[in-house]
Amino acid sequence: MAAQLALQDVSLQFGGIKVLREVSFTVEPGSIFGLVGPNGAGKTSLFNCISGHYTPTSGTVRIDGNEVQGARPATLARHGLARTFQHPALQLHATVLENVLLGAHTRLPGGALEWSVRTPRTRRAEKELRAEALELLERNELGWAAHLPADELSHGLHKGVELCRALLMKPQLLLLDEPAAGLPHAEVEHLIATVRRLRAEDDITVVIVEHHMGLIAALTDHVVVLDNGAKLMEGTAAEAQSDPRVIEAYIGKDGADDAA
Ligand SMILES: Nc1ncnc2c1ncn2[C@@H]1O[C@H](COP(=O)(O)OP(=O)(O)OP(=O)(O)O)[C@@H](O)[C@H]1O
Repeated sequence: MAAQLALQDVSLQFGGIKVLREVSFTVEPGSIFGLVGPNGAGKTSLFNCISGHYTPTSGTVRIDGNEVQGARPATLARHGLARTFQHPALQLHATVLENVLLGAHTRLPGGALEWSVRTPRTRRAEKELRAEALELLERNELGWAAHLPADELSHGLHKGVELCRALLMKPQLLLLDEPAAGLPHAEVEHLIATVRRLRAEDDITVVIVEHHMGLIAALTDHVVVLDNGAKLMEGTAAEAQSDPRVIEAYIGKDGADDAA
């Protein structure tokens, strides 16, 4: 079986700045995989290369064995990829349900014309997707907020709405960018349970960028540590936490931040 996700020598450069340097790793189907490293290491840039928001300068990205580097996010959705962002980009004046339904655009049958005249097929699809979106909100304890404008919800709940939007795409591979950032402890525990359920019940492979090492240790089977755009090491979260190279990368960065 092909790896769910395989990166080979992925590099990214903006002008003269090397943001990623020949990063390679594979993510096995059904695993929960962590991508960690100090601020500015290149984690979000790497996510952007996988999700089609950036095109790598060189190297290959494969999903389920198919080369996809440079493909657009909508094409990648058809390969089973969905993602969340460090800062959820919701339509704040639309309702929570409408925001979740935005995740369904890749699953809609027919073209623009068929939707503009609202055929029986599009009406049926719309009804089914609304029901699915409401069920996802219920499962994520957000059913009560479905008809509220998104701007009435807290930052933590925005992250939950964004997760539901990604799940409505029915992904096999889900990228979560700092899902715990800004969440209080109780919500982090809830997030850990949610991600475990995604794997156990929905068979979704999850890749997480996160600074919260408690979450990484609790959830992941395997981590890659990035530093200065390059892979520093890979192994279990426990191996990463005790690796002198990783400790030095974090302390060096914190020391520089403290001095700034
Ligand atoms: N579009 C861009 N143009 C120029 N430089 C960029 C661009 N995107 C990212 N970078 C640079 O790439 C480097 C890595 O940034 P990135 O956000 O990927 O790091 P990160 O590991 O996700 O950091 P953090 O943990 O703080 O979110 C930074 O130096 C950043 O300034």
